[in-house]
Amino acid sequence: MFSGLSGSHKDLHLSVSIMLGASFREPKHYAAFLFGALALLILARYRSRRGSTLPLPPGPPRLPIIGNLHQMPSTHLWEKAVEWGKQYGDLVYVENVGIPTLILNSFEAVSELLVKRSAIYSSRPHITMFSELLDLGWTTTILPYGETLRKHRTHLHKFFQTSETLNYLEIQERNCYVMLNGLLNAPKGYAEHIRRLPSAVILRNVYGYEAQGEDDPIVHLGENVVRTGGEALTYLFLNFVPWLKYLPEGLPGIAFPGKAREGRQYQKTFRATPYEIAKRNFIEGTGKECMTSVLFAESLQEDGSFNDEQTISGAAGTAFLGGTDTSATAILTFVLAILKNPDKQRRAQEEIDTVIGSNRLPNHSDMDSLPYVRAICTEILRWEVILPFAVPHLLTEDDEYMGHSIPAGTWVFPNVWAISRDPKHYPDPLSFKPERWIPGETKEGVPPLRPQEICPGQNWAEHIIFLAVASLLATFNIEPDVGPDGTQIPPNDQFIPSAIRTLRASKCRITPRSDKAASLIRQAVSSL
Ligand code: HEM
Repeated sequence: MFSGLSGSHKDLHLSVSIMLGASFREPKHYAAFLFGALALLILARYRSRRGSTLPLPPGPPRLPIIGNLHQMPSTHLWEKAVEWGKQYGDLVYVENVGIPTLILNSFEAVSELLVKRSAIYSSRPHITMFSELLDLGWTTTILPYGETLRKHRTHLHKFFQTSETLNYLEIQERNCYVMLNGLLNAPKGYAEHIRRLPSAVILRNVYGYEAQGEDDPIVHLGENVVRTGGEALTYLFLNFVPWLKYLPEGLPGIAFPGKAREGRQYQKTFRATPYEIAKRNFIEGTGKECMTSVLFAESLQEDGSFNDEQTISGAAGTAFLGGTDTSATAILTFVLAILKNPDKQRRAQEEIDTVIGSNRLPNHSDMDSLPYVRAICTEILRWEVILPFAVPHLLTEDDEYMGHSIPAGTWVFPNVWAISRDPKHYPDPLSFKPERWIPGETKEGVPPLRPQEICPGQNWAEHIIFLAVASLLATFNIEPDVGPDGTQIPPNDQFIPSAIRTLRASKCRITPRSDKAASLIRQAVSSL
């Protein structure tokens, strides 16, 4: 979920140099530094007071007070953790100004600690920028273990894990036709058409809101919250040097206070706007059935007020924030995978032509009869992991594992990036190989694991990714573009390393496979 444990280079440099006392020119600054350092030392000592006699897990050597802060890369920490893993193993322990942090580099460690011992590993750390400065502490992903989180999870499970709920699938199909039609009319803007799909479906599923065309104001608002929330998560040094959060806007070289103000405004408007529309529609009896309308009906009191509105609006808002960028990135990754592996497109199209023919568009009922297309969908999520560090967990009680003690209060990062590229489970891990998921196709057999098992939106996401991928394969050919010199333009494979890795468009050609395919799309859209 993080692009590193530190923020932008400028801000990181500032925080480290402040801690090292390197940039103080006035006595009062030194006094502030000494005071801060003393407090941190006490904090570090307090945190290291552990009951267990076992050693901490291995990790790079730490400096006094700052621990490993100076070794934290400003981005791609998951890759650094793989490097550390070669020296220290599956568990890598680092400390940042007294905050114990454990990175889990293997599936076995994640299954044992985060799954089997979930009772003590399921809380979330408080992240200053996210929860306080952006005021995003209401999102499910950051809630500490407890009653509110339990309610959020119940709401999300009900509306996102059971595929039959509220005709979700029909809403996905309708919006998929809109995406295909957009590609027909303006293929160069393919990334925009793909991005619109999960956003429009979630807004309809959650708030009963029908997104307007390609340029919907609520979709844009939500995208801004995802962007600022994702960026803000890289300002973790605010956790390590808490008093920095009080710095005002406008100081040279310090970007975060301005970003925080901007992001706070986005999230406030985003949380309120679609929610209030849904509530008004419910009260007036004009709304469409959706997640919030069902929850309003369940929580309506005799005096006309609603019970527990914070939980309803929190879970609803999180569904959009957690489900849009992730699902859109998965579909954009599919386009990239096909641009790099044209043989996979051919095989999948053959499967679709044999099973479905060319007289109709694919739909969800084809999921079981298109194993190769489904294998492509699974492989996309493994090949280019979307949340490389997942969402950080917080250990709430002292624990021991493999001869090491892990103190309560440790932040735990599952390194999904490393796990998905572990050759022990995924031979030739850098290759895009849907075949690995099909029984009997590889000599090693199907890997025992599937990525993304622990997300409440997994079932919903699997459905929308399948529908988009199968529909794109059935109706379009995706090919690299050719430059003026006649050579193929390489696709853009540079993911933006934020909390959720995202991908911009490649220069490519997306053309209808036939006139019939184009007319199927036009017919489907005209019947909406
Ligand atoms: C391709 C799409 C998606 C990917 C790759 C993905 C990935 C993940 C991952 C890795 C986690 C962290 C699990 C953990 O370590 O605790 C997570 C959590 C979460 N995801 Fe997703 N997700 C996707 C789609 C969705 C959708 C559609 C929703 C909408 C409901 C959603 C909502 C959430 C929430 C609320 C959490 C936090 C769960 C909790 O704390 O109980 N995600 N997701």
